[in-house]
Amino acid sequence: MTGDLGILVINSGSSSIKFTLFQNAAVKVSGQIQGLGAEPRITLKTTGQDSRTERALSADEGATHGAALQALLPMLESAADGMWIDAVGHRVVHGGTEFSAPIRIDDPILEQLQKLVPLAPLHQPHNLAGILAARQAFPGTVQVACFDTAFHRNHPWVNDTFALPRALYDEGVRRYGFHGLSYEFICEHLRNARPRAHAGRLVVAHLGNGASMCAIRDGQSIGSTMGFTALDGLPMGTRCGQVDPGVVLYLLTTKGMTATEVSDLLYKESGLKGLSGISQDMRTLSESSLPEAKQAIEYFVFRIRRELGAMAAVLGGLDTLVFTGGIGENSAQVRAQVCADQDWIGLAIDPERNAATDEDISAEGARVQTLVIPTNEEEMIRRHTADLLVMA
Ligand SMILES: Nc1ncnc2c1ncn2[C@@H]1O[C@H](COP(=O)(O)OP(=O)(O)O)[C@@H](O)[C@H]1O
Ligand SMILES: CC(=O)OP(=O)(O)O
Ligand SMILES: [Mg+2]
Repeated sequence: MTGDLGILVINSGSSSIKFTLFQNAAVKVSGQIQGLGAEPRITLKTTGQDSRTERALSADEGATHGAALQALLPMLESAADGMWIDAVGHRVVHGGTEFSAPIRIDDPILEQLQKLVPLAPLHQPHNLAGILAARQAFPGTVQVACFDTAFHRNHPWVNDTFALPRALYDEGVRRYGFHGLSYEFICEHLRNARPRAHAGRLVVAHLGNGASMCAIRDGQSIGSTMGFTALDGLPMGTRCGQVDPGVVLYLLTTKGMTATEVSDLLYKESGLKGLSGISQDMRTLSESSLPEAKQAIEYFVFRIRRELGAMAAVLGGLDTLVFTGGIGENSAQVRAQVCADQDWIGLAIDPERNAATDEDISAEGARVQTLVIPTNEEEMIRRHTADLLVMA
């Protein structure tokens, strides 16, 4: 029943908008608008056709997410000739304490989501801009929000809190965790394809431009490296990952930086970009021979290894490690560095399987199974949106 639906999924990020049009649960049209704010460009592909359509946007068309979506519409309409849209499903990064499941969007909900903008400044404004643009483009069509935080809402209290005065917890200063749609997709894949891995002690490393890791048991989040915001944990393309909060105080007081300057530094100028001084892009860093590029990758790998050990301790051991996200799926080099000399926990990968990016890259006889599974946040949003439509 959920198959007979036309669903447009919009994943609206800081500098890009990814979109997928599903008909009867199959991808029919997909693409992205990249380079928003710089050199905006739409790429669109229709399933079954070899060619892709590409178009550069003018500065005006690419000035905002809303304008870019308006520019996409005619292209989408001509590619989707004869197709239909019952609902638009959106990725919304922060759902706060309020939203622990996908929800149909109306004005009061939009208002509540707006209040969470300071908790996800790199994502939430763009997620909401995508919703507003879709409402304008498809008036009367059901809009659904699917949250990155929802997967973690039932994680244990010790992982939900900081050691701050309790009143702050009560007002929502908690460890939310993100990338939940990706973790959920991986769990569903494992439940169907590898039920033993799904039931065991599992760590998923979602390594993309944003990066986090999640300890999972029976499809439930036990703990995530990300916290109140999507800044904590692993270093990312431009985000710092874990830092001593004393550093923030130093920047504010001794250096006299404003809150906006500190925010920009932590969200936009740190991570791989800040450490290397070269690029936020792992591919560029991997191809560089400069020592700063090497060190940035070294630090990225070091933090992943530390978190892996910590998560194994929390889970009481490790049965399965999954790599996913742009870096996890594509960088054999990072996977090899993370998995080097991990005999202590029974983790070892096969160099040839790793180089070939097999789904199972474990070495023969390794006690821990190491997998590479492409994530699919858009498909997860489609499933949630379809479920909500059918329940309505
Ligand atoms: N072949 C590759 N080798 C190394 N890194 C790669 C490769 N392909 C993609 N990446 C990296 O993946 C990251 C983007 O991940 P992705 O999950 O697509 O990001 P986003 O969070 O924006 O969806 C970039 O750092 C990019 O360099
Ligand atoms: C939450 C987050 O970091 O998302 P992304 O990977 O899209 O930046
Ligand atoms: Mg991502």
